[in-house]
Amino acid sequence: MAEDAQYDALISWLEACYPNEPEYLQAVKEIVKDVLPVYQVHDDFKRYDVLSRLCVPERVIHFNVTWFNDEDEVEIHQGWRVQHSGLIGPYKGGLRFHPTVNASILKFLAFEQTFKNALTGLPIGGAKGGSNFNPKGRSDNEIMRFCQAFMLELHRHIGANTDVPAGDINVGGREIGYLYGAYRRLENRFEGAITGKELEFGGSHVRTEATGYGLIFFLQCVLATHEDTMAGKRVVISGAGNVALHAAQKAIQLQGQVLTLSNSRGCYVYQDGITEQMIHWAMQEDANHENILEAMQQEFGGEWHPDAVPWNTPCDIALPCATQNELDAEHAKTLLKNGCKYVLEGANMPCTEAAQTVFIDARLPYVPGKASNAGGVALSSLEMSQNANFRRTAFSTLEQDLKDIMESIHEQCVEEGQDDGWINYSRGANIAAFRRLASAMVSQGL
Ligand SMILES: NC(=O)C1=CN([C@@H]2O[C@H](COP(=O)(O)OP(=O)(O)OC[C@H]3O[C@@H](n4cnc5c(N)ncnc54)[C@H](OP(=O)(O)O)[C@@H]3O)[C@@H](O)[C@H]2O)C=CC1
Ligand SMILES: O=C(O)CCC(=O)C(=O)O
Repeated sequence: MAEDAQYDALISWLEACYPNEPEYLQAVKEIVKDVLPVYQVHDDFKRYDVLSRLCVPERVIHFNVTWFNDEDEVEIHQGWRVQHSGLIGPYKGGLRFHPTVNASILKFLAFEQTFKNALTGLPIGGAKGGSNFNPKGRSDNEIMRFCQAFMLELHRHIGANTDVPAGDINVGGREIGYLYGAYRRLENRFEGAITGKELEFGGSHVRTEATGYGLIFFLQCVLATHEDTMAGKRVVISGAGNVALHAAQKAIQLQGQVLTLSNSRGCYVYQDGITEQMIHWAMQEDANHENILEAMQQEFGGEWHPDAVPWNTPCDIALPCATQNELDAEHAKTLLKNGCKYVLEGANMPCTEAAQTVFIDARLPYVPGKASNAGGVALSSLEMSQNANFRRTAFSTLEQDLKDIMESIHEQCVEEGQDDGWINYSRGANIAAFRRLASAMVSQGL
């Protein structure tokens, strides 16, 4: 009862402050409901009001990005950096360039990132940023000029020990290169102020692969806990970007049968099981095709379904790896009806609140992104360490580090998520991260 009243008071306060930020409120509600019982029994947490304070970002930076397009016209976009929490390390999290980007989406991402980063056990705070700029269909010169204009504003707020951005949707190696080049010239310093860089200028082995590979390493832990294996499992994956393709690659290497990929235009289904060679082809060819999945269908056969999603394809394992709220309650019910046994999020908050409820009510092993996709940011943190020491670590060492970190996150979820013989991974992840953040907040005073 006390918990209900506290929940209502906190959420009403946030709804009144931020009435137009549904994604942010969704992410906050999901965590608050799980951590309230822990908060309630710690007098020091209550005295320092750690829960309310952890819900709101420390700082939201909002700026205009103005630049010339190829037609010599001025374009104006919005740019943001949400520095949610610097409690346990420099602010850390990706940059997203997508027309849907707004304050609500970046605030939810920065909030989730704070909890995710705490789970890694590494010294990184939480942040996220980006712009409503749509890079699709732009020339290379336009992308470069946009990145330079974006960094002209952002550079004063970031730095190797302050805030370290990285990539996210539509921000890959090319964009990171342009952003880093602009940062270096504006600051006259070569330092690890951005991660996801190319190997030649301070990047790390395994960073490109880390989110997708880490997801599959986490999946291996979940399977082992349920006395199960990857061999022959039918896997459906959404997305066809960095996370989806690397998850598919590792799943195939471990004898999984990957049946789908998707993008904002539809779903590609290949019932015989997508091969590693097909994934390699998609990675190489992506920049040369307007729609890489339609091109894949033309190259290798299979089916292309415009406007479709992967969740109607019968499977054992579902890995949503595209974007937030892409899998709703109806999709969740269809997955269950068709025999899906495991759901692990590669994207950030891809399952709606109602879809999560369907999985949790069915006591399915359902793993939230903040646990299962933490491999990317973990490798970014290892890139920061390498930059700080002007050293480079070998691929094999870093891949083993990634496995160890994912295993450690899995253990934390299992320890905190016990629920009458079932593991509530979501609650486990939320509580484990909350304990770390709340203790740091108390220790650092008001
Ligand atoms: N990159 C990383 O290291 C990490 C990424 N993540 C999360 O993983 C997810 C994917 O990121 P990433 O792979 O890096 O991004 P990419 O830009 O490489 O790929 C994104 C993929 O998702 C698809 N997509 C984007 N928006 C939608 C939509 N509204 N509906 C359907 N499909 C969509 C894109 O299709 P299209 O090309 O048609 O737009 C594309 O195939 C995001 O949620 C991101 O926050 C989480 C942890 C780390
Ligand atoms: O590597 C990073 O710093 C950020 C990765 C990211 O954006 C995420 O985990 O969602």
